[in-house]
Amino acid sequence: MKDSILSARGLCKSYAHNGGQNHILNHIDLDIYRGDFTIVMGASGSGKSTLLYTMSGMDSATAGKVIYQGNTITDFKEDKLAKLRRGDFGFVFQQMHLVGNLSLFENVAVTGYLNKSLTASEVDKRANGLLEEMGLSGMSKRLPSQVSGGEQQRAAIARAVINKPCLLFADEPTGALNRKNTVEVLNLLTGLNREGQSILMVTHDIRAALRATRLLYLEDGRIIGELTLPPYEPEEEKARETQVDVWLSSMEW
Ligand SMILES: Nc1ncnc2c1ncn2[C@@H]1O[C@H](COP(=O)(O)OP(=O)(O)OP(=O)(O)O)[C@@H](O)[C@H]1O
Repeated sequence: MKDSILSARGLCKSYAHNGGQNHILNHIDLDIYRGDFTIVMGASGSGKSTLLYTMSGMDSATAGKVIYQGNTITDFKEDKLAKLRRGDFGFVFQQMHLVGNLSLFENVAVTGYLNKSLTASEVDKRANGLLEEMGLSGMSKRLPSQVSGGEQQRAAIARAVINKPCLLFADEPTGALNRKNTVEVLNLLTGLNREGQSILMVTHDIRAALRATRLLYLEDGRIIGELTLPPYEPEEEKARETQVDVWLSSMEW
């Protein structure tokens, strides 16, 4: 029996538009399970990012609820939501949003200091360990402007997991990267998932989608399809690509 860590029930998001309402998320019922690498695909404008931000408490819902560990977080006030996002959730975006005048190490460690669940020396140790895991230990003293986009994204991933989040949210984390850096970032995310990190990612990149253990397809703010896959193995990528391609075609992607 899979362990649901985050649930949406009747989740709706609308925006006022030309005197009416533009319905972006339409009564979504969804469970995100512990240990899964869940990836949401769908056409541009189908509501993928809106789903991610509404489920992570970064954006409000128009109706329905989001439940995390038995708590209806859509009822939380902003200060409680901020604490949840800082401690329990991690975030990776297309743009890395690293602090420009802090070194890579400082960018990662500051997020740990702010959460206060580890001592400063524990944070430092974990930050150094993560930077090493991300292949960045030799450049941890450099500023973001002194490393490549792929290296910045790897530091952003280290920052996102410094507080051992229950769930890592990723919005098109490879969208701004070249092919080589994309593969490196996907390998890191796959590795984190293999170590037990639950991930919810949105993308329209099929190379990224191949890393999923669970693929969801969003159309007009509704989940219309789902595909479960075994953990990614590089030597099986061709067969996996064919399987995902067939599935995406059936979704008319
Ligand atoms: N603040 C906003 N106000 C009004 N409409 C918005 C707002 N944010 C998003 N939208 C609209 O909601 C729809 C879904 O946007 P969203 O970014 O979730 O789509 P997406 O599937 O992630 O798209 P993409 O793949 O292009 O990033 C779009 O039509 C977008 O224009």
